[in-house]
Amino acid sequence: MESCKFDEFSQDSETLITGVSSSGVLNWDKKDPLEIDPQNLMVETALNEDFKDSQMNEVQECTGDSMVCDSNSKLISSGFSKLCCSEDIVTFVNAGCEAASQAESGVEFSADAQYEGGDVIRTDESITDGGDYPFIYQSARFGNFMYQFNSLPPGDYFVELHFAEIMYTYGPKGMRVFNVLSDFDIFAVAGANKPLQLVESRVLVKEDGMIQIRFEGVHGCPLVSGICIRRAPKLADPQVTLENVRCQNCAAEIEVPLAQVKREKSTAKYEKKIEELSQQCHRKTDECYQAWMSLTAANEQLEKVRMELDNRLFQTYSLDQNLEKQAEKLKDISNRYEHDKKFWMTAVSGLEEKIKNMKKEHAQLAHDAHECADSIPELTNMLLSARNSSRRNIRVFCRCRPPSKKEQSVGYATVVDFDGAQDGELAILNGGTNKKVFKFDRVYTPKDDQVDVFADASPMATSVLDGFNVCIFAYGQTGTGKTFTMEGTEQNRGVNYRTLEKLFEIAQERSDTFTYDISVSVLEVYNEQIRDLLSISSTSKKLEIKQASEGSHHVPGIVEAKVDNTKQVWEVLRAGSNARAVGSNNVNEHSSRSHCMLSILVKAKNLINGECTKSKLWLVDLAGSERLAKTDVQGDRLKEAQNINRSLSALGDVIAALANKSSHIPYRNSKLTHLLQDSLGGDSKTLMFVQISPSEHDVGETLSSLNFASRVRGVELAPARKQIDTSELQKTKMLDLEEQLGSKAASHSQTEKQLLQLQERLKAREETCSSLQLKIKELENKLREEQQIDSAALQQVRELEKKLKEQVQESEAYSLALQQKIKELEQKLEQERDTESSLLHQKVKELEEKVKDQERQLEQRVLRPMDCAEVATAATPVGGRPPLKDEAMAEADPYILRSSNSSNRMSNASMLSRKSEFHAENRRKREFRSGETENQMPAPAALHDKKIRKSDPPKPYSRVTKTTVSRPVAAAQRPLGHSRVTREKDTKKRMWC
Ligand SMILES: Nc1ncnc2c1ncn2[C@@H]1O[C@H](COP(=O)(O)OP(=O)(O)OP(=O)(O)O)[C@@H](O)[C@H]1O
Repeated sequence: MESCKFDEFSQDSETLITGVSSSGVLNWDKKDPLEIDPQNLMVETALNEDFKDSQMNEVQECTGDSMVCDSNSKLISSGFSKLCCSEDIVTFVNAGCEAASQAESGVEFSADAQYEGGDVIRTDESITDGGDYPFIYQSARFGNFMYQFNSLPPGDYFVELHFAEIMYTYGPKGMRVFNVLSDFDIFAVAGANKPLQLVESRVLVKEDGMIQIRFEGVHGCPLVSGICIRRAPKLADPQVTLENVRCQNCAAEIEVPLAQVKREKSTAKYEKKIEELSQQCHRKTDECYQAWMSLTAANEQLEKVRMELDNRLFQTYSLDQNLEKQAEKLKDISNRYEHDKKFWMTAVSGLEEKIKNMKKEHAQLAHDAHECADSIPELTNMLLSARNSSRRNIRVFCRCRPPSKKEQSVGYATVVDFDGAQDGELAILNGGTNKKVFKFDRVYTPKDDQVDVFADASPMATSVLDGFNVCIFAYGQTGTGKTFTMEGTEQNRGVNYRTLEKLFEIAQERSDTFTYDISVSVLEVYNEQIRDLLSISSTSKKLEIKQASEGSHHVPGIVEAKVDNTKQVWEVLRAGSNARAVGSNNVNEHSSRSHCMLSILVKAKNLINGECTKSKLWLVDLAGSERLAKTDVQGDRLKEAQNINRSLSALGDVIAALANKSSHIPYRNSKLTHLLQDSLGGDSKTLMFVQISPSEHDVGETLSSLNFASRVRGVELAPARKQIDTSELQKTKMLDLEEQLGSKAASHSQTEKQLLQLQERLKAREETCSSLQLKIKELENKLREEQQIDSAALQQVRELEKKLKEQVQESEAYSLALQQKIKELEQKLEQERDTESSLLHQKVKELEEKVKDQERQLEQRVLRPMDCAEVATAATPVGGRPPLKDEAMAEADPYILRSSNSSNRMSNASMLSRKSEFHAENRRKREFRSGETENQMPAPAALHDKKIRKSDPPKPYSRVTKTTVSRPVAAAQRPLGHSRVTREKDTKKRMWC
């Protein structure tokens, strides 16, 4: 504890007292006594922490009464905020200045009270009251605590409290309120971090001389800088009108003031009304509680609906996303489809254009074909003319074999001159200079091989495939090489095999436009009998030549072996050759005496125009043509020779008839000519090989053969060789045209096929697209339905919200109206009470004085038992009035406080009792409902939590927050600020209280 002196003091200046002090004593001695104008009273204060530096901190204006101090008066300063000057005040001190205060205070300051969780009041000092004015001080911090002031003279006092600071913080340990003088809410009056001044709270000190000031629910660091207790001014004694009231116990009449009676009646009336209103309030509270519960349930339901809505929204969102993905896919597919469609449309249009062009070309080709077809008659005529000319044109090729070994060994001279062979001329030297020249279409020397021979014969194969009947035969003396030319050997194949080989070769080349069916028959004519060399039948059935309806000749029952390739041909030829040898001891002799005839039947079909042809090729190896005169033969040999000569003569006759253009051609004179009828003459082509021997020994036969051949050639040698070529050219041209047409037709059919495929693909794409469009529509419908369901749910929720809002508003309005009513009634009642109580108080005092006097008088008398009437009489003061009821009650209640602000005096004990019971009951209900103390209001976040907790019913008072009720969802999403909610709650609490 330190003391400081005032540096200066000047009443003229505004600053009356200056100095530096902290937890110390301020002395001033400038004036004695110091009269200070309260309007100018200023006190400088310094805080404890700043004392050492002697820094001036705050100057606070004093707004109290005037202050009178002597020169030795001390002013204590330690962060105190006010110096209050009044004639009734002794001093006013701050916390921590016990010594100085004690010295001047005569009031016993008890500190036996201890509140749970609070500080012990550090006032075990006993302060003697040195004057009329008690002086107390104390400082305290934290928790619940209580001041108790003892040894005060009974009477009315004003209590004045000053707080240097009210510190509090937000957060878990935050404090907001503490009670002073019962339920008074300091915080509500002062606000945060502001010095508090509680002035002129009236309090009644009774016989026990004690004032208790409770601080409850203090959280934080409030610093009580000073407490002033001073006597309250005496109230004027009002004029009292008395009225007799009968005692309910003893039926004695007691005189009581009329105002008091009226007041009691009025009080009773208002109490009843208050009771009713309280009950109504309770009912409304219960209703509100029920409404709150239903609101909570509705909130829960709302929450569920919201959750469901959220889920639905999430599902919708998921569906939306899926739909978007599907839509994107569909879009891609659609784009691709459009792209493909364009591509294919372009392709189709291109193809259509191509088809159009091709149709044009086709039409052109068809036109050309028609022209060709039209020209066919001309061509046919040309061919006919060519054929007509060919009827007279039988080609003759002459072939001379090499001299045999025998001839060479004997030394026969060669009689054949081949000097003109290149020109088809052949000369036979017939003794000396006699030389006979023959001219043929071709002359083959012994040096010419099979290939050379067939090179000239191969066009015949083409003619057969073109549909002409052809006959190739070899004529000549025995042993001149007929068989060699026609059959050949395995190593050196002859005309037969090579012609067939050529047939297949050409057929293969024409396979696109022609189909060929080739079959082979092998016959032998011996002694004017036909023998089927391919027949495997053992019985030799006699074969006859028949003429078919169309005019062609054939041998019924003959084997026609179908051949598809040269290998089969060779097998057939070998089979025929083998069969020819059967039954003959001398193969060579037999072959010389029979005609070996190979018949090849060709059935052709033109794939373009559908034309079918059936042609026949005869390859004939005739029997030897030697003259009978030369050989001296008899018997069968003679017969054989005669038959051979007859058949050869018949052949000569036919040729002669053909040469002479005879109307009758004697084909039927022999089997040979009969068989060859279709291919010899007429519209057929004939090629004759005349085989000769080079030897002088055979010169006669050679000349005979050559003469016969010359006759034949005389028929056949024609100048119209070019015409034959022309017809071939025309045919080739026509073939080319047909080939072109065929390829175009094939290309056309291919294009049409492609077009069909494209159309099918396009159709499939269109089907896919339409199915996808259907799917999109289905999904869109589904989404629309979902949205409709959601909107319906939302509408339901909104209606529910609206209903709840209306309910809450109604409840609030009704509660507010009730509260207003209660407040008005209470104010009215309090006003009346105040008026009456002051009067009564005065009267009671007077009565007490009188009672005392009477007691003193009575003590002097002899004591005797008194009945009730006497007591009443004795207690009656001068006017004979009995003691007032509220006096006794006031004495019974040591906690009666009076406040100058409210002028509230609780003189009626029953009233206080009922009120306290009412408050206690309310508190119990609140505690029961909320499970919390009134001062520990739930934080908004906690309130929000409670809203969604079913098992934790809300507090009836704190729940009436508009924000929570009217906007449950929004409140849940955006909790209010702590201070705002707290103040709202406080305001409402106060309203409810
Ligand atoms: N151009 C030739 N080159 C070589 N040898 C040949 C030629 N022509 C014939 N020969 C041979 O002469 C012989 C007689 O020939 P080949 O049998 O073919 O005569 P041919 O006229 O058929 O007799 P035949 O009337 O008796 O059947 C055979 O050995 C044959 O090989």
